[in-house]
Amino acid sequence: GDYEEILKYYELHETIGTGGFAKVKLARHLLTAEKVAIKIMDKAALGDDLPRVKIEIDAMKNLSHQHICRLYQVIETSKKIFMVLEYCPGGELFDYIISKDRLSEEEARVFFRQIVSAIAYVHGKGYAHRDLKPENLLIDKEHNLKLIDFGLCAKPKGGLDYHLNTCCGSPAYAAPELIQGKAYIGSEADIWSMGVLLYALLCGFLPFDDANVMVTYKKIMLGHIDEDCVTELSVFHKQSRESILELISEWKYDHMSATYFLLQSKKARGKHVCLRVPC
Ligand SMILES: COc1cccc(Nc2ncc(-c3ccc(C(=O)NCC(=O)Nc4ccccc4)cc3)c(OCC3CCNCC3)n2)c1
Repeated sequence: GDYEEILKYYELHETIGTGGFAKVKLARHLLTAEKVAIKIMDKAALGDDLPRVKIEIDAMKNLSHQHICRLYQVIETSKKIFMVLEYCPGGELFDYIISKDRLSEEEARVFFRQIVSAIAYVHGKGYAHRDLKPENLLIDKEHNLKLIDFGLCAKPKGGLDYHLNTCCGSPAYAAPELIQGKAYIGSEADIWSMGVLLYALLCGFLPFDDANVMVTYKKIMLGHIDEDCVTELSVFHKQSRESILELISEWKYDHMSATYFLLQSKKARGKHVCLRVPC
């Protein structure tokens, strides 16, 4: 069977994660008694994604960094691919943030430096991660972070275009150009995701999030628009917030743009956000 060879070297235990085409089992290396994580992929289920797995395995062989999960062994049988990987006893950063509500600035700084270090290394090697989120950052036995790329999630059932669906879990970390389905620079999208990650570390919740995916997209696209300034402009011009938002988002550098920018700088200086009508 397919498990014959892996069972020569490892004792398989419970499943610690599933992600569409891949499942991850906790295992123990027989010779050293060390715990490992074994990612098991079914070649048939992978279908035309199989080449992506080969690319990932080659990438893993090329990535050796203190904050990236180590690949130890690859076993390929007729039906399966097994990746023997470093096991992180601390679990996901996601669960850790939830358990602590939010992290202190000290702890967030240490973790964020490790994430930046891992991503700088990955970019330096010419790769982009493209699915940065706390579920893909694990905590090792020294309480340091290890980056993983669990991203082999199932292709969207709805047949939606990949970009629109950003099928891998929540789009909350996706950069505006990525959710617009534009051609994007992977490394630049990663930088955006790191910004969202830093926010999540420090606040314990996400900057752009909603139960409705399309509302999340809207929030990401509006990210930098200041709500108070929009309110003031909509009252002043006696127009709906939506129409003011449209006008501002066109960035025409007309009088509307100027008024918006000047309101924003008034607010930034702690002054009351109002226009020359009785406040
Ligand atoms: C509940 O979770 C718990 C609870 C308690 C302990 C653990 N420990 C624990 N350790 C290790 C793993 C693991 C390591 C590597 C890979 C991998 O896919 N490497 C490939 C890889 O990293 N490519 C790559 C990296 C960088 C750049 C490019 C490519 C996959 C899994 C794990 O998984 C569980 C999943 C569950 C779903 N979310 C994601 C993690 N879990 C996990």
